This record gives sequence, C-alpha cells and structure tokens, in this order.
Amino acid sequence: MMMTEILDGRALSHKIRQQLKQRTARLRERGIVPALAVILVGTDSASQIYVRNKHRAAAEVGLATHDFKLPETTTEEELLALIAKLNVDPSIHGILVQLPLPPQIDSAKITAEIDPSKDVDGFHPLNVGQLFLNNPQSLPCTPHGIMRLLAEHQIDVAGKHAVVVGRSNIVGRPIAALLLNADATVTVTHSKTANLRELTRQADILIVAIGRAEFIKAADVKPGVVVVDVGMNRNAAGKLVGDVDFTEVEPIAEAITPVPGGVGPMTIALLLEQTVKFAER
Ligand SMILES: Nc1nc2c(c(=O)[nH]1)N[C@@H](CN(C=O)c1ccc(C(=O)N[C@@H](CCC(=O)O)C(=O)O)cc1)CN2
Repeated sequence: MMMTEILDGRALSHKIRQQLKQRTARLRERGIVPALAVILVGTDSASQIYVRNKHRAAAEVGLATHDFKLPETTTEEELLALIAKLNVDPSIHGILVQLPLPPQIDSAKITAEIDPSKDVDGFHPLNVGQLFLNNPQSLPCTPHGIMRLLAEHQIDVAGKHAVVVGRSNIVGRPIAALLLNADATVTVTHSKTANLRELTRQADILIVAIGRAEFIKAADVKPGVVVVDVGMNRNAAGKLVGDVDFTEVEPIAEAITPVPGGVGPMTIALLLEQTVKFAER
C-alpha cells in the first residue's frame, strides 16, 4: 500500500528559522540589526494572533520588530502618513500591514504606498508585476512558502497540471504565477467556475485556497494527487480544519499538507526570510 507523504510545514519552517538565526547573527556582527515594522489596524482576533506569532518568531531569529497597533477608527490618511515615515526610515528593512484592514481603508491604496524595496509581503503592484514577468523581487509569503514546501519534498511541478482553487491576491493569483514560472500547466478555478470539481479531478497538483471548510472531498481528486491546503476554517465542532477534507483525501493522495501545521507556519518563515534578505541588501 502506498504511504501518503505529509508535507510538514512546521518542520521546514523550523529549519528555515534556524538558518535565519545564523544570517541575522552575521548581520549584527556588521552592525546591522534587521528590523521589521508590523502594522495592525483594529482588533480582529485572528489578526492579533498572527501578529503576535510574527513578533515571537522574529525575536527568536534575532530580528527586531517595531509594533504599530492602531485603533479600528484609523483613517486612510493616518495610515498613509505612518507608511511614508517608515519608508524613509533607514533602520527599517521591512514593512508589513496586516490584512484585512477595516472597511474605511482601501488596502490596494495602502499596499501601493509601501516602498517596493521594503515590501516584505510582495503585495506592491511593482512586485506583483515582477512576479508575473517571471522576474520576482519580493514574493507573497504564503505562495512562496508553498513552492518551498514542494521543493523540500522534491515535488517537481514542471509539466504537471496544477489546479488552483481560489483567485485571491494573497494566494490564488500569485501561486498560479509561481507555478507557471516553474513550468506547470496551470488552471485557475474559483467560486464561479461551473465545472470546478471536474477540473480538480484532473489535477496532478491541487492548491486549495477558497475559504470553505472541507470543500474538497475524496471524489474531487484523482489517486496520486499532491494536495496543498491553504484553508483555515472552524468546522461545526469548532475544530480548525482546512478547505480539504483531510480524512477523506489523505489516503488517496501521494502527498498532502495538514491543517494546522502545513502552509500556515511557512507563511511566517518566508516573511522573516524576506526581511533578512532586504537587510542583507
Ligand atoms: N499582510 C498580510 N496579511 C495576511 C497574510 C499575509 O501573508 N500578509 N496572510 C494571512 C494571515 N497570516 C499571516 O499574516 C497567517 C495565517 C495563518 C498562519 C498559521 O501559522 N496558521 C497555523 C494555525 C494557526 C491557528 O491555530 O489558528 C497553521 O496553519 O498551522 C500564519 C500566518 C491573512 N493576512
């Protein structure tokens, strides 16, 4: 019987963070303290947890973090003024604005104001364009983490049919571009795709980021598929589950990411790595 490979994001994230410790130590020997500014607007409870985890992970590898916690009522102008200040502060190497933002703030306008050379999230239009031109400078952390996880497990995507479920700016669109850059044949599906499950059944590599608990079932995949689950949802019992029904799909898959412990930890590791890269430069 074939054993399914578990794509363990926690383990790889740990390995990357160990390597980063050495790189930050070398920077500090040169008198450079790599520093990340983290901006959180409002009190969204999930965002508060992610930001806390980012601070903790950054401190562990020797990065300095500058914390900006702004009230829910913050205006677009106030946030833009803070970003303008951080853009010209030479002691800050990376700027991150935690998403989502409150409704009075246009997140596209905010990400476009971050200096592209400090844009650790890879959300600035220039960085998005560079990614789509196959000349990436700074990559969105979750899709970058997925590619690293696949590479770590020697999963070559070239010539494979990769099906992406979801078209968000944070995951769906950039992972489609990264897979295409790596010579996969890419199909992007979303909530309006009429024959979505017909397409997922054709996938050699299936990336699911649609935000619906256990949406992908055993009948939606072919045997031997590689499944990457980007979802994070609470099921009826309050348990954290992905967009893929792990219990059903795992026995059929060649490899699969768990939730939690798959893609999530990779997001934070790649954020730290990008900050260190900017500081090294
Ligand atoms: N500016 C950004 N905002 C957001 C991003 C982003 O990359 N940049 N991504 C998400 C949230 N996110 C990071 O910010 C994130 C989400 C989840 C995890 C994670 O480690 N998840 C764990 C489970 C955590 C839990 O128990 O709740 C896992 O999957 O194992 C890390 C980062 C939206 N906003």
